[in-house]
Amino acid sequence: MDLKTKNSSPVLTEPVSVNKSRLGLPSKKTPICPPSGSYLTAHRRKPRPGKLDDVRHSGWLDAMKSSSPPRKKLNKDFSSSAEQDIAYRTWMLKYPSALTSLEEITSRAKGKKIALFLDYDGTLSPIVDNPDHAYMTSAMRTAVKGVAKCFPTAIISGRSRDKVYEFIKLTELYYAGSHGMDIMGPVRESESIGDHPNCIRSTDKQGKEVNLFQPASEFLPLIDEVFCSLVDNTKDIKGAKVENNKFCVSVHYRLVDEKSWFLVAQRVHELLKDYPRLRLTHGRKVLEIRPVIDWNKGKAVEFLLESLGLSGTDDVFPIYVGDDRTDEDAFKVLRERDCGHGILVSSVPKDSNAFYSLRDPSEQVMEFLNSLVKWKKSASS
Ligand SMILES: O=P(O)(O)OC[C@H]1O[C@H](O[C@H]2O[C@H](CO)[C@@H](O)[C@H](O)[C@H]2O)[C@H](O)[C@@H](O)[C@@H]1O
Repeated sequence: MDLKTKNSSPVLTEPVSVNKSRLGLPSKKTPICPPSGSYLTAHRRKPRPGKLDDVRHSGWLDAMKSSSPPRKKLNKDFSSSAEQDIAYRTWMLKYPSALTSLEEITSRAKGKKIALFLDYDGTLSPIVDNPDHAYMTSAMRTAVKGVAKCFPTAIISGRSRDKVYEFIKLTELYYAGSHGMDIMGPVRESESIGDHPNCIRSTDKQGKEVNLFQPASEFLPLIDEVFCSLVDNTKDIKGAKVENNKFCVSVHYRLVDEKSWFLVAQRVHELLKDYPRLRLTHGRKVLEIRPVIDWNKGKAVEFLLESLGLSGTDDVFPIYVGDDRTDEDAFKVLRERDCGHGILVSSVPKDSNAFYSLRDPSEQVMEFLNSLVKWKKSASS
């Protein structure tokens, strides 16, 4: 990936009909907002305009319904648990377990430098109702610390970089927040990375010099404005939560009664009409609003590989472990580069660009990380 030239900037040319007042300066109408990173939950009903047809026709409602469905719903064609099991096993023929395939994986990685990329929610911590309570276990923290001692390891999360660090609290890792739009990586002298217009030299929490890459920095005021508006627009929807992830905003509907999901969709849909430079992606019971820039978790992997001096060589073996649709961009990059492997964390069959699978974070992801450490230690002893 060439990051030297301005042409490589991930910020796309602005659409023709952009309202200039929306391009960066907070509007005067911006509602008073709670502190960045906070949530607001309220139970007041306030009818607002918005067309149900809009969200139906755009496919939003269908996407919301199929997002992170409970096992029995996803597998509605398979009534008994035995049938569900067969469906999962059949699916695993295409996406074999990374645990039982460990020998295959490590023999491909032999003689190469492994770089590990880990998603957070649903990968290192189980999915829970309250996003503020998505803690990882201390056993998982020990496992992550273990792999980070053996291989360069980075977290790539949809959360803000600060927040994901608060959950993990390990200084041995590199962190990319906001779906890769906020990367704190190692300093590499005289390479293309340092010359990039969106890359600045900074220091981390330990005072170590780092490169801070924020390709969507110009969107910061806009994202803050949208966050405040969404907090206000959804405060009457019981269970809705709006999360400020710095360069993107999450609107959670996991705790919203399914009958009111269309309301969440309507409010977000209506708001986005005024913001042509923002777009929507779907996550696990969450609508995510992010800048229209050519950047995602896949690009973040490429950027980090380059920062680590591991790009463009045949002797690198990246492994990316993730559970979400946003992780598919990273799986795709590895597949297209024919280098390393993506591992999908899922307890239900779903299509993916990953090569392997793991059933859950708490047992299988942790076991996989521990097995990699064991292999590395035995290979180098
Ligand atoms: O890229 P990730 O690290 O996987 O982050 C993606 C989103 O994760 C969080 O939401 C998800 O997990 C929550 C806690 O288990 C769950 O309550 C929610 O329904 C899930 O969507 C996080 O809160 C979002 O901001 C991230 O974008």
